[in-house]
Parts: sequence; C-alpha cells; structure tokens
Amino acid sequence: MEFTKTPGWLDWYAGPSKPRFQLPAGAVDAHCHVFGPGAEFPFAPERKYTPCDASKAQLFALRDHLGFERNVIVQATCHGSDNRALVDALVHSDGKARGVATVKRSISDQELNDLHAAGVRGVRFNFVKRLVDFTPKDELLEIASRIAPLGWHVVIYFEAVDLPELWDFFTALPTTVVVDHMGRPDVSKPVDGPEFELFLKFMREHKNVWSKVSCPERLSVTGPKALNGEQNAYQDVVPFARRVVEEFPDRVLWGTDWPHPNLKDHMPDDGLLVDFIPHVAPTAELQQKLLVDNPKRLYWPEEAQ
Ligand SMILES: O=C(O)/C=C(\CC(=O)C(=O)O)C(=O)O
Repeated sequence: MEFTKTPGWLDWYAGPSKPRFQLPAGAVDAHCHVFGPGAEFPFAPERKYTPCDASKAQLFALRDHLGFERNVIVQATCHGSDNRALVDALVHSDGKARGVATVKRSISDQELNDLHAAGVRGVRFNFVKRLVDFTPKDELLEIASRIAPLGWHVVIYFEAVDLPELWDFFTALPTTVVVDHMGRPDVSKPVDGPEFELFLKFMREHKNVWSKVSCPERLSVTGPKALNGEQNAYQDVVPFARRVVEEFPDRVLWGTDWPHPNLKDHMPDDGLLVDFIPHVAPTAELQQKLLVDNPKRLYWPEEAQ
C-alpha cells in the first residue's frame, strides 16, 4: 500500500555524528520505534499520523553506529494494535531487541504467548489525546492483569497535566510501571514546582514506578538543539532528568526515541542526543545503571544477577 506522510512530517536525521560520549559496554537504547515500511507492514487505519518509513535495518544500523548493544522497540501508535512490524524487527534482531506491544482486550492467550516468544516484555497504554482514541480503564486493567503473570510490565505515556486525574488508575496497576519521557513535564515551569513535584511523589511513593529520562528534544522549549555539533543541547531539560536519575538511579531508562515521531520544530542528530546522557547521568556509576543494569533487569531479567 502507498502512504502519504502527514503534511510537515520531519524525517529522521540521515548521517548522524559519532557520539563523543562513549557508551558503556552492553548499553541499551530502551525507547525507539520502527515504522513499517508501509508497503510491507501497513499503518493502522485508526492512526493519527502517517510517518516516513523507518525500517528494522535502519534501526539496527543506527544502534551499531551509536555504540548501543541492544534496543527496546516500543509499538508506535501509527501501527495501532497490529504488532507485526514490531515482531518482525524483534525476531530479526539476533536477540538484540526486546519489545513493548499494544494489545486489545480481544487478544488470545496464544497470541500473548507468541508475543512473549518473539521478545515482547510489556504493553503500552497511551493517554496522549492527539495520538490515540480513549480506551476504557476497565479494559486496560483487564489487559494488565493478563500480562502480569507473564512477568511483563506496563509502559504509560501521558502529559503532566493529566497525572492527577490518572493517579488512581496508575497506582492500581499490578505490574512494574514505566513512564515515558518523565510524564512530559512542562520544563518552562520550575523543577521544584508543584507539577514536577507530583511526578517525583508518584515515583517516591510507588516503588514499582520507573521512568524513561528520554526525549529532551520533545520537551525542550529553549534548546539549544542537538544539531551542528552542539555539546550542550536541551539544557532546560537537564535539571528535570538529572533530578529523576539522581533520586531514583535504579528505576530509570534512556532511549533515543528514534525515528522521533511528530517533531515539528527540528530533527535531532542522534549522535548529539547520546552526548546529552552525561549531562543527566554525570557519573560512570549512574551511567552504568541507566544504560546497562536497569534495562537488563527489566528486559533481559534472565541475564541479570
Ligand atoms: O515516540 C514517542 O515516544 C512519542 C510520540 C509518539 C508516540 O508515542 C507514538 O506514536 O506511539 C509523540 O509524542 O508523538
């Protein structure tokens, strides 16, 4: 099938630089996506955007170029609950990728087991209104209770202003819960203001909650952008991510978010995005946890001591 990209769509950055920051051995890019290719794995009819293609081969080439050892591939909403592109990437990764799927209540036990065999270890619940239609909470709770016995976790994506309303639902989830992009704080507000403090309280009071300290390129208001060799990109996001890494060093993950769906302003150079990491995890010990030990515990638990 032929697809026409959403008007204004920004394609991923071709020819990223080599990071200056040397990733530790075994580093995992714990948040990235594949898109199609649309001709092989059509985008979902209910999607809210139509992206460019971003294939598994292109993702694996980026992984090797940046110096990551493995990927966690997260189902993007443009594929709805059709996980075929994700599964295809996982099974062709030589064991170097695990995944987070999107499923419906109607999924059978056999289908869940097949996803597990392919390397899926979580489901994603998305509450960002521009990306998905509403799914009733009882349906999501039912899914969570069915994936819990598989040892899977739930990834949640929401905007900071919606946390108060979603709090009771999130804290009722029976699994490990991983928050995408720190719950999208408004970084023009103070890091110790009430909005971000609520997010920190969420993590402090609920030890099953983890956070990805990813997506500075999406959260940043004042930049500077990760382009043209910039070594101090997205400085306005640093205090937020660093606060989370330093307070919860054993419950944080980092990912590129390649191929960066729905960016409107610019497309970052992924090599420079990797150079953002030491700004938020300044010591070798924090970097080891963020990039190696934590993702291993969650996605390759059979290897973690
Ligand atoms: O890639 C991300 O994490 C963020 C997205 C896209 C998304 O979540 C999706 O399409 O599934 C966004 O903010 O548009």
